[in-house]
Order: sequence, then structure tokens, then C-alpha cells
Amino acid sequence: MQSLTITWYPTLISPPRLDLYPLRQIAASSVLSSPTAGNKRRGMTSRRESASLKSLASRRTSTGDDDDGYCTLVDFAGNGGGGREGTTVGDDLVVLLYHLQHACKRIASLVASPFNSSLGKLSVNSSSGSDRDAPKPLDIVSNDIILSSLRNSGKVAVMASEEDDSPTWIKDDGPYVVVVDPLDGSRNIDASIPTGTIFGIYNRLVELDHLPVEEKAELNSLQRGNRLVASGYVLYSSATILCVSLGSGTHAFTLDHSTGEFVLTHQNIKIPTRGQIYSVNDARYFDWPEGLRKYIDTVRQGKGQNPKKYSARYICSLVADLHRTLLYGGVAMNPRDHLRLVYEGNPLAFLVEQAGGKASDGKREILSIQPVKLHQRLPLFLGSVEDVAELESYGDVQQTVNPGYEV
Ligand SMILES: O=P(O)(O)OC[C@H]1O[C@](O)(COP(=O)(O)O)[C@@H](O)[C@@H]1O
Repeated sequence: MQSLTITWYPTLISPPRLDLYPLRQIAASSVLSSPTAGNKRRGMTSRRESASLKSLASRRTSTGDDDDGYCTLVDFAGNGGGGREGTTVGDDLVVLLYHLQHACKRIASLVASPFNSSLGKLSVNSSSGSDRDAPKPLDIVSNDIILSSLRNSGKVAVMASEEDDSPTWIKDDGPYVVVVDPLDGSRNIDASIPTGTIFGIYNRLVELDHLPVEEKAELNSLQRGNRLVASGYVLYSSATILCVSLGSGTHAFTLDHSTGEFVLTHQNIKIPTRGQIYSVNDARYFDWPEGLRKYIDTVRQGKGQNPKKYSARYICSLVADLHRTLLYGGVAMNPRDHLRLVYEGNPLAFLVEQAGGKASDGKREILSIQPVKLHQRLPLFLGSVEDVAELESYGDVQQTVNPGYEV
């Protein structure tokens, strides 16, 4: 992949390396803490009383309840919030999350920067000859930002990205594998339409350590979605929202620009079991199979299992369309083989299932599909359990006709 050197106006300083940084100090460090609401508490724990940090952490519950109600992502994860049932979130994962969220803040400021508007418009020729869309400079810069954050974390063995033909091996003993779409929806960026970063985190498969680098990089990246340790997205919109699952529930944090922190705003998101919204590019109606047409015609008229007339919403930006679906219910879909299993389908399916929803390719559960190649594409149906199940019951919902759309 081509690399690009671009100067931009950074609004946030680079973080200190936290690879071996004791986790409990992350929450206490004055470099990382917010200067406002949590100030008093953090100041209290910064030095003299660092020994009492552990007791402070245990006072704050894993549900994210805090003495002043201000709970950052690092506080939440560092205090065990959202870990798989009966387990806490390990220090390594918190360090990795810290670096990832910092990278996303940098991308957020880039996406919104008046000095980089032209970056959204250009396309960079991809030399790979693959069937992937030509990346925009912003895609490449975002990719570089994520890669450097993963390197700095010291916790990642391999990164597999939409922007690279093959996975990048980073560190032999990194405990994690990260799959990522650094900037999804960038085709719309010059119109300031919301975009997003999507990521998934797996454990490194130690049983593959003896293999040549290229081989183990690829096999580590092709893990089934049901092996995900964590996944998330960051939505760059009117608010910048980081939505994550660490294996128990789906939680969203909103960027507080006054402190530069992601703050817990939506704990334990539950997708309504039924919605009243469908989200799809329905200009493709005449290329759809019979089953999908019937389903959409039925719910539009209020003649489905939910006897209400459905409404259409389609931003054409996957993270934004999914975020709305998580909150309001319904179904977000792309019925053609377009979205990628490894770094779009799986991470989003994990979030949807952790929020009590359903994720399907129209026939199979997304998380059960064994990926066979990094940039594998598939149809995607995500949303409310009952809506996705009803849609699947029409049988023929995957679009196989794909004339090659220009827009
Ligand atoms: O053209 P369609 O089928 O409506 O696809 C739109 C989808 O493609 C995306 O833009 C992703 O495509 P890329 O990964 O190629 O950028 C999504 O954000 C959006 O949901």
C-alpha cells in the first residue's frame, strides 16, 4: 500500500507509551486525566495516595457508577466494567483500548479539520490491483494513525486493515490481534456525512507462533467472529461516540471536548426487540431478489409481523446506520456482497449480539462464519432480533445481481 506524508494541525498531543505502564496509574495519571469534573478525585489519587487507588477502584463499581457520575472509557474498563461474565478486563486490554481511543480522537479531529477538507476529495491509486475501492488520503492517514497507536501500545502482534492488502506483523509477543476499518464511509466525507472507525480484537493464537510471519499473520487475522475478545466502532458525527463491547454488554462513550475524554453515556445498550425502521440502499430494488423485495414491500405497508408502517433511513455510512439501529431498533442491511466479514461484519455483529440483537448474512449467523480471506465480502443484516428473523424467513434475501454501481 502507498504511504502518504501529510501535515495536519494536531489538536491532541500524542500519548505516552503505556505498554508497561501500570494500569492503575492510567486512571490516576495527571497527563491522562480530565481537568474538570473528575479533577478532585483524580488529584486526590495522583501521588501521595496512589496506594489507595486500588481501593478507589474497588469503590467504583463495574457498572460504571462513579462518585461524580463521570466515568471515562479507561476508568470503566480499568475498573472491570464490561468484561466477560465472571472475569475482569485485563490490564493489557485496557492499555490497548487506551491507545486505540487516542488514535480515534486524532482521526476525529482530522475528519473535522478545516485544513484537511481536500483530503476527503482525492483518491489515491491503489497499486495492489485488488477489487477494493481506491482509498482517499484520509483513509491512508487514518490507517497510519491506527497502526502507530497499536505499535505504541506494545500489546498487538498483528493488525489487519481494510487499507492493506495483507496483515502487518507488529510484535511477536503482542497478546492481541486487531482487525480494523480505519475510516468507513469516507466516500461521503467531502459532504461532512458521518464516518466511522471499526475495530475487532482477538487473542493472538499462540499455537501458531512457530509459523512463518506471513502465514501466522494471516491465520491470526482470519479468526471466527465468535472468538472476538472485544470490538467497537467510533462514530464521527455531530458527537464523536465510541461504542464498545468487552465481552459483556455494549456500551457507548461520548467524547467530551472540554476534557478530551470519552465519557460513559449509554451503558448496556439494548436494541429494541422490534423496530420500525429499515435501512438499505433501495435504489437497488430492481436488482434485489424476490424475497427481499417482498419483505420491504410488506413492512412498508405495515403488513408484516409488526403491524406498523416502517420508515426508511439510509445514510450510506455503515457505522452511522448501525448506531441508529442499535438505539432505535429495526434492521440495517446491505444485501449485496459488499461489506467485509473480517473488519466490518464481525466486529459489528459482536456489538449487535452483545446488545441483544441479531446479525446475519441472510442465512447464517455472521459470528459463526469461518473467514477464508482478509477482504472477503458478504451481505449483512444487523438489528432487532425479531426484525432480522422475520426478514430471514423470506428466504431469498441476498442480492446476487451486482452490475457494478458507480455511486
Ligand atoms: O453502495 P452501497 O451498497 O449502498 O454500500 C454502502 C456501504 O458501503 C460503505 O460505504 C463501505 O464501503 P467501503 O468499505 O468500500 O468504503 C458503507 O459505509 C456503506 O454502508
